[in-house]
Amino acid sequence: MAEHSARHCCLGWDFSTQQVKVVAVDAELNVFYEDSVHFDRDLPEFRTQGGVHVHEDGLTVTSPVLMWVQQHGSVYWKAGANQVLMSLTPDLLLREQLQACFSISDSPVWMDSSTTAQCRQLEATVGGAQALSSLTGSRAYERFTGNQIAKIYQKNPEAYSRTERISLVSSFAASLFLGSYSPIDHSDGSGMNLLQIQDKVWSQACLGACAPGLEEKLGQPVPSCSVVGAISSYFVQRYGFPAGCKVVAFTGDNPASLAGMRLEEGDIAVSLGTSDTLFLWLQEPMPALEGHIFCNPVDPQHYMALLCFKNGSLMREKIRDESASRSWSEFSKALRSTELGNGGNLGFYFDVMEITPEIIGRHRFNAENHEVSAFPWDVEIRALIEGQFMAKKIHAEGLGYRVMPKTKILATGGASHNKDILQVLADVFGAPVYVIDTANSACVGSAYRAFHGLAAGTNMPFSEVVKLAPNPRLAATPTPGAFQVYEALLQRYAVLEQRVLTQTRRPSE
Ligand SMILES: Nc1ncnc2c1ncn2[C@@H]1O[C@H](COP(=O)(O)OP(=O)(O)O)[C@@H](O)[C@H]1O
Ligand SMILES: O=C(CO)[C@@H](O)[C@H](O)COP(=O)(O)O
Repeated sequence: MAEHSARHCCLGWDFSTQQVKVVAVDAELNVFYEDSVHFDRDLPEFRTQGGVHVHEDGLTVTSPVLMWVQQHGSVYWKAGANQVLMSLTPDLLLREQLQACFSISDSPVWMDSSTTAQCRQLEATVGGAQALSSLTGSRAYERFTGNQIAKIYQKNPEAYSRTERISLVSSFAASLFLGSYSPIDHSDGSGMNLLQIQDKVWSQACLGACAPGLEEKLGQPVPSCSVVGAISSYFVQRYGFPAGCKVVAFTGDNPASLAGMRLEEGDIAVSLGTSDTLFLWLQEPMPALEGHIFCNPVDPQHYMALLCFKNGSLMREKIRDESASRSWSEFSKALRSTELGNGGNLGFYFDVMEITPEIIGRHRFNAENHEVSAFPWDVEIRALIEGQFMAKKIHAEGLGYRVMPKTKILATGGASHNKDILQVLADVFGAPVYVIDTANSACVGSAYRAFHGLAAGTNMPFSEVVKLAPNPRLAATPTPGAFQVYEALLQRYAVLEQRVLTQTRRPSE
């Protein structure tokens, strides 16, 4: 570290599901340091699996707030906590000093799907699912913070009334660095079912439908490139941060990844982390009943579209463990030795209730569309990966997205290290796949956003700030003939998805 100590840099942080990651980016936009703390491995005392605790109902999913954490989780600060944050002593760990600062110790995270009742209430209050989507960018989603807050208020009104501030994980993490409450930024704030994405103010109707006195507990949202203040003296005295170091508003992992991949209009980004997400840059928002529209994190006039798939890397790991002796190289071998289109076999693998679409369970179909109970091990692996990417293409097209001759797919996240998985992505989408040098695009994007925030007073556009950044590298091109194979298979997948959806609908629906 000594040789880096005098280097002017921005740090980008990613508080994700399974770990906290950091990168340091210098003024020439080179990443010169990366590190991470993996919750299961490095903090075993919290006894998490994949970074979370799944409760007995199978729907409630939380993380210990003292450990933590990542986007679409919420943090409930107890009355008096800001005072504690402002007077932290550098002699003690944050964990020791913040123990008594939270009114809820197990914070709901993005994997939680236990707030269906609150979702229906919110939609009913504002005139239906499409009305809510037009206002906030999304119909009601279980993991979105407004619905999570409504559940906490209904189930635990005392804890709610003891709460003086509610943060997202992003603004919570910024608050730690700031030494006082940091505001929520417009882009991550769009994932709450509470923010009017056009006017960028809280919706009074939505706030009122979720819980009383909520506006005061949330504070006013700010543009994503705002400098929210100077670093807390705690980090200066304990960890040697320079006193002049500024904190730029933290945002969600997907908006940060959009910045890290320097997405351009027409491109499509696919993040293969704990969750799989897909996002696009949009000029005109067209909120619908599926997917989300967020305020754009680097251009306040524009938007981004986002789809989130819950059964991402953890599902791939399960099938790897069951069918490929816990080895990614065996897993890859299966992808290389099976044919494109998998002989017509296809499958749906949703061990936890999926978000897009709302299906649970494993469902396998042979070439005659008959449901079968098992596939040979290598067919199973190809069915999983082809199915995951076919779902992404079909649902992206549902948002109005079309692959154009110039389309690039930008892949990121842990599984983007696997070139055989990227080959299937290129084949299913019929477009070339590019990667950036680090799979940590959310971290890198956060550091780029910090440079943008520092330059914001000069009105410099984000594209100008990051023009020196390294270009993405080509990782896979579509195999000749892939288009014809998947054209037919995609149609079958869409029909079978509808069939499974109808057969497995939740009883309450
Ligand atoms: N070679 C590989 N092939 C497929 N998946 C991989 C490979 N290496 C890592 N992964 C997956 O990457 C995941 C972590 O991705 P990451 O983007 O770091 O997640 P998060 O940011 O949500 O913590 C792991 O759960 C693992 O399944
Ligand atoms: O909820 C969403 C997006 O809406 C997820 O993308 C989470 O933000 C999880 O992030 P990772 O841990 O997979 O990076």
